[in-house]
Amino acid sequence: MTTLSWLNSITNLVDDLALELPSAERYQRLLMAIRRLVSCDAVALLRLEGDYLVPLAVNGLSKDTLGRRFVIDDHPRFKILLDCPEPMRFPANSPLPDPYDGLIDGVTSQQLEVHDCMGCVLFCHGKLWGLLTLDALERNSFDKVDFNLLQLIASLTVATVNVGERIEQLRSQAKLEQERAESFRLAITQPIHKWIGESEPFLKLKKEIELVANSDLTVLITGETGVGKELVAYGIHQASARNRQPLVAVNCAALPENLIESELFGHVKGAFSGAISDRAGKFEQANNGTLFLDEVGELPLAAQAKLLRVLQNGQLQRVGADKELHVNVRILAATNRDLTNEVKEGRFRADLYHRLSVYPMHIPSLRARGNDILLLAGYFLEQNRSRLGLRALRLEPLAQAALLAYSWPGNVRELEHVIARAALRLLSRSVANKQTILSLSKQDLQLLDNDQDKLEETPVNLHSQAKGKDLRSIQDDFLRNYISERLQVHQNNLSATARELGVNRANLARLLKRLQLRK
Ligand SMILES: Nc1ncnc2c1ncn2[C@@H]1O[C@H](COP(=O)(O)OP(=O)(O)OP(=O)(O)O)[C@@H](O)[C@H]1O
Repeated sequence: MTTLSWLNSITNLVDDLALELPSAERYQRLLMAIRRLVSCDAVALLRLEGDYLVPLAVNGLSKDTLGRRFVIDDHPRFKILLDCPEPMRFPANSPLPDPYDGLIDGVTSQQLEVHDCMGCVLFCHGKLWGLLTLDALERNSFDKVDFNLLQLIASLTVATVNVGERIEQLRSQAKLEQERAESFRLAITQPIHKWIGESEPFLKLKKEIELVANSDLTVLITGETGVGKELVAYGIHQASARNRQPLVAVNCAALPENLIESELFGHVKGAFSGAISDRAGKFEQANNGTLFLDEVGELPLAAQAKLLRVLQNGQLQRVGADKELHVNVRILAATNRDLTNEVKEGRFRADLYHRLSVYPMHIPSLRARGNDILLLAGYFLEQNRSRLGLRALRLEPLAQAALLAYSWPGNVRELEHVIARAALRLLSRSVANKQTILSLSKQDLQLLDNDQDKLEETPVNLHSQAKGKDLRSIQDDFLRNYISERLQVHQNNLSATARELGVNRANLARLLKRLQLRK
């Protein structure tokens, strides 16, 4: 590199410090500049959070790396770097596994292992903040790197982090002031921050949670099975002013019909055979806190009537008692049923439905969250890698594509299970060795309805599906399938999909609504 281009790169970096950029872009520009200064295959910026390292930005590493949480005790190289006050390089023959083995972007499976690796610890305001790591697949790549240059890069990284964090701090301060003015209390708590997902619908959901958390509104959380309804209920409670009070969860589907009333409202001694002492119900246990009624759509009609009475006036009676008790409980309820349909069919009381859905919150399905699928996959891969004591666990490119193309009827829970099963399957193969880099193939995932299967649908099958339907329904079925597939390919970007289909965005949005692909 000539001195002039070297100076140019450094000047660009310093210029960036003065710009007001979103943190993700700021860090990405920093990493790109570092790759221009030091020839390598991957750079990563990781922040220390307790006993693990969280990648804030990566360049040259697979996208799922951003969803990984590297437990320091599992990664001796990270441990050594964190303990070393100066930049350091690992010897080429170091037996220690590299945390990024198999994660370098765009390389063939024969050359997955990182061969040259260096890094430096970052201190912000005198406190250990995290790490900057540089990796190369070629041995001896860093032979000519001057450690003074690495020290300079570390200082510029710290300056970038300081500026980024300061700007974020000022931004959230401004937001706080604004929200205070609107008489909202900022309801951000740790757990919500730790949820994995960056897609637009997921970020929108997190915002909605922050907004609704500090009201005392009853929230009806809806969404397909496994989307994270329970997680959201916990998130709302955590972010609410009641978070020091109990959160009591009841799974309405698991309650035996004859015990529902006593479980929810409690009983007095002798109220029925088996009531050997006075017992408080879930409502009383949740007093001043939150009661989460999971699978509320499964409650039988008799129990719905009793629940409605308590929701109307906060007064309840233990089974067998004659005096009334008053409770102050915030209600969150969840269901994967379409309750409006349940009401229509007479299985759910309309008045209870209206009481529960004061604030309806719909959780988007996993297939509507685009690249979040890969981030979550990375998160679960790292969990499994650590649990199974593996050196490295990665996804082959075709496996990544298959994950993105799959429809995920069981959503996040299904993804969690698919990755856990695939990791076990791979490990149990006789060739698999814990110390090699294990790559999950598309076949390991054993997804049921991937795109290939859809493509293999024969016209005969399509004919038989169409039999007995009118022309309009057949057309709609076709459009629904085709447009969902194109939306998935464009990661739910409406404008890009509309462009490809040659219609305008508003017309496509209307069509999606008519086909019930969007609300
Ligand atoms: N964004 C996320 N980040 C990390 N883990 C998640 C996320 N969303 C969901 N999960 C995990 O996915 C699993 C399913 O979530 P959860 O139990 O909340 O779904 P649910 O909608 O309540 O399911 P069901 O309808 O079956 O009751 C849980 O293990 C949860 O921790």
